[in-house]
Amino acid sequence: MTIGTVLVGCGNMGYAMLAGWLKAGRLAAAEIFVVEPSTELRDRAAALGVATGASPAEIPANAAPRLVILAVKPQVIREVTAEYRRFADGGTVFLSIAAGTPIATFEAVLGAATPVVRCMPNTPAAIGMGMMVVFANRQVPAAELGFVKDLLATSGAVAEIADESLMDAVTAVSGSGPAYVFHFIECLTAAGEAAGLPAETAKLLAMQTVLGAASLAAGSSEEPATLRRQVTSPNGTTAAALAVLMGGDRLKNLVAEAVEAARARSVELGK
Ligand SMILES: NC(=O)C1=CN([C@@H]2O[C@H](COP(=O)(O)OP(=O)(O)OC[C@H]3O[C@@H](n4cnc5c(N)ncnc54)[C@H](O)[C@@H]3O)[C@@H](O)[C@H]2O)C=CC1
Ligand SMILES: O=C(O)[C@@H]1CCC=N1
Repeated sequence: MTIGTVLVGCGNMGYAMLAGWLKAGRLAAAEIFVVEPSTELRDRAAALGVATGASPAEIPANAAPRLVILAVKPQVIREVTAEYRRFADGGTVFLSIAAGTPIATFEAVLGAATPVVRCMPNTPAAIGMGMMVVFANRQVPAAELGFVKDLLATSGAVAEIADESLMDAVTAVSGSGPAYVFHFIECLTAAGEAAGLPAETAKLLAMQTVLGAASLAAGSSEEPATLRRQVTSPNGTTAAALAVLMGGDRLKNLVAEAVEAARARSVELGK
């Protein structure tokens, strides 16, 4: 077996990306080695047809992967990265998805000449609908960056940022963002139930409304504000609801506060 990709950590995000790549046929399962200490999560990955191991010691000694993907928690990423130093001199690109952790951390552990790409994905990557934002150090050859971006493109939209410090803001908007939307669905469902709808109906209405509105906005040349106005009849029901959400910039301020909390936490995780 020739190992082209090593995935380190196959939890929520690592698995979402792996599942998306295999589903899209972008990577061959036979070329992937997953390192995951949890037996349960290792079995889940193995069910996709990839080779797995509990530690890097189980990676075949002659392996020279093109890509090592680091998908462990920021709190342990430094120690975990050090276990993959043996690949750092062979042109392997290291791709980290850890929140907060700057490229300088990887350069310090692996050597300044190591090609490193940071990516901030999100979990809709599992169905090819992710938002994948990348920043690469200068050591990544153009062809390798192209390879990484093509791979990420099978997981969703890809954007590149020119200033690494913006990664904290990216994390706060699109990395954590799906959780905000899921919570909105929870809230809309609960409000529907409180208004008398059966639980399943409330959930269906909330879910389909978010899906439909997001799809309409994504496919439209109109601004979201224009689409909002098209729903809002003068003195009608939407106007009544929006007076609650928009009065005093209530929701705007709340979302801004939440995004700033996430951004500040991302900065903290990088220290
Ligand atoms: N969950 C999300 O929506 C997103 C997560 N991220 C980033 O992805 C990374 C992983 O996050 P999650 O998947 O949510 O966490 P998680 O806890 O679900 O996954 C981390 C996995 O790493 C494994 N692990 C721990 N030590 C290891 C080692 N020495 N070698 C190999 N694997 C090891 C754990 O068993 C676990 O399965 C984090 O750095 C996070 O900042 C980035 C964007 C979105
Ligand atoms: O909550 C976290 O720290 C990670 C990073 C972005 C989404 N999940």
